[in-house]
Amino acid sequence: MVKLVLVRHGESAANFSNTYTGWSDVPLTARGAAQASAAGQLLADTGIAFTCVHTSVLQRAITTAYLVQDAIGQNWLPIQKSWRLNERHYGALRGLNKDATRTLFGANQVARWRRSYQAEPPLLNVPVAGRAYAAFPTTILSRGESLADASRRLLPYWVDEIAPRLMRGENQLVVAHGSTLRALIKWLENIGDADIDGVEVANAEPIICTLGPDLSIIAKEVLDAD
Ligand SMILES: O=C(O)[C@@H](CO)OP(=O)(O)O
Repeated sequence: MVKLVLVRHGESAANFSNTYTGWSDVPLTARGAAQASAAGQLLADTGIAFTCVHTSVLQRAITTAYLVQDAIGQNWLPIQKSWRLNERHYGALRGLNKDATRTLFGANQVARWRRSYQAEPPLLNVPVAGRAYAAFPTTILSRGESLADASRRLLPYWVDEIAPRLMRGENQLVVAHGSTLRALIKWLENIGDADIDGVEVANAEPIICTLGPDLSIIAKEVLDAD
């Protein structure tokens, strides 16, 4: 049966400093790179052969994808990068320390910003800029997103690029971010809006989903180095 493997990037510099990241393009820490390689080693032991790797346009996910591909001995595979797989855009929160925002705005507000489905962060005045996004009109780029917003721009990529390959029986590897993977899991497992706050995705722990012919999840296993 066909396999979909989801991997969140290893520890990033922003994870280390406990700051909101979103579309900030921060690198992996040395620990994060080691975690990515270790995740790849675990995945190598499963012997799953992929036909394509999907990742975002953010370096923490791209570097993780390269390290995983190396470790599984499949770095010849095509790798597709799309902003649709980017982390949820944290708007004006990005760069702020999460503990400091708890002190400023209260734990409940921070919990809503971080884990509710509908809550939008405070928005930036203008969308993100930079060469990675130059091909896209500013009207479709974010100034800040709820998880629901992130899901709406992620799912077209699932429908166009990932699901058709899985339907052909081709195993797919997706290396992305905490929130976009939570949104994808919500979609695949039909989790209600109110229940998504309980779903967490850890850094660099491959989630192996075995899918049925209609792409429903038949089995799910998390590979944890510890
Ligand atoms: O800062 C972020 O972009 C995300 C993921 O690292 O954090 P949180 O878990 O707070 O949504």
